[in-house]
Amino acid sequence: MSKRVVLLGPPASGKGTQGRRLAEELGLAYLSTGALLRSAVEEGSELGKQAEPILARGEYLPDSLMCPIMGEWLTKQTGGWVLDGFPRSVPQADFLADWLSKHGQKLTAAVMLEVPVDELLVRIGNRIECPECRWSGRRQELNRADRCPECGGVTGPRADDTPLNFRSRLAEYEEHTLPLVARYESESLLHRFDATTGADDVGGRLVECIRSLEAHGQTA
Ligand SMILES: Nc1ncnc2c1ncn2[C@@H]1O[C@H](COP(=O)(O)OP(=O)(O)O)[C@@H](O)[C@H]1O
Repeated sequence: MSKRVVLLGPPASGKGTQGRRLAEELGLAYLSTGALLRSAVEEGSELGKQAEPILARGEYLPDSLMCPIMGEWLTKQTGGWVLDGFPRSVPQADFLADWLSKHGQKLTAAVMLEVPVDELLVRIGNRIECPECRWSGRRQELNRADRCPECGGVTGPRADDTPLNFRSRLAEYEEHTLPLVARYESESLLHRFDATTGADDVGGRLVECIRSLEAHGQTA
């Protein structure tokens, strides 16, 4: 059965690292909406032109822009997936619920990665991304030549990973995304994870949890 998982958590809580790993281990598609938008900005596409000033301010893009992009991506999928960065607001969660119901599909789980703010700030200062393949991780994970461990590209910090931009993204998260935690909890879909214990430990627990959901027939 196909598993469909959404990841919730503040900026730098590890959604990218854990999302990619979960998708790889369980054979699912993976989408980071943030990475998709940063690629659009670098390509200078219409979407990128609209997104650039919004990303620079650390704000969320309008739901009216994000929902059609997601609809297009979801339509192309033939199996399960892990979404990192969608839904990020109640209207986006409504859109996803409607889309799934229209297509006879169900969400398997909403995963909440919990990390305290002071730890998030440390991670923001240490985070780098590869503009070629969108690998994201910590400086310590780079190979000897300081190149991307996945594709060998030249990595660097994300333009939005400044303390000021982080505060703005955190405020957006608290206002628009946190309400989804209660919503998914009330739908018995929420799984909370202490995401401070190291990437391998968090990843191991997460994969085991999502696998066990399938084993117990809770997916559709
Ligand atoms: N679903 C979404 N709705 C609105 N804006 C989004 C969405 N997904 C990504 N973005 C934009 O992309 C930015 C970067 O997202 P992301 O890479 O997930 O970083 P982080 O989780 O560290 O904030 C967000 O701050 C926001 O501006």
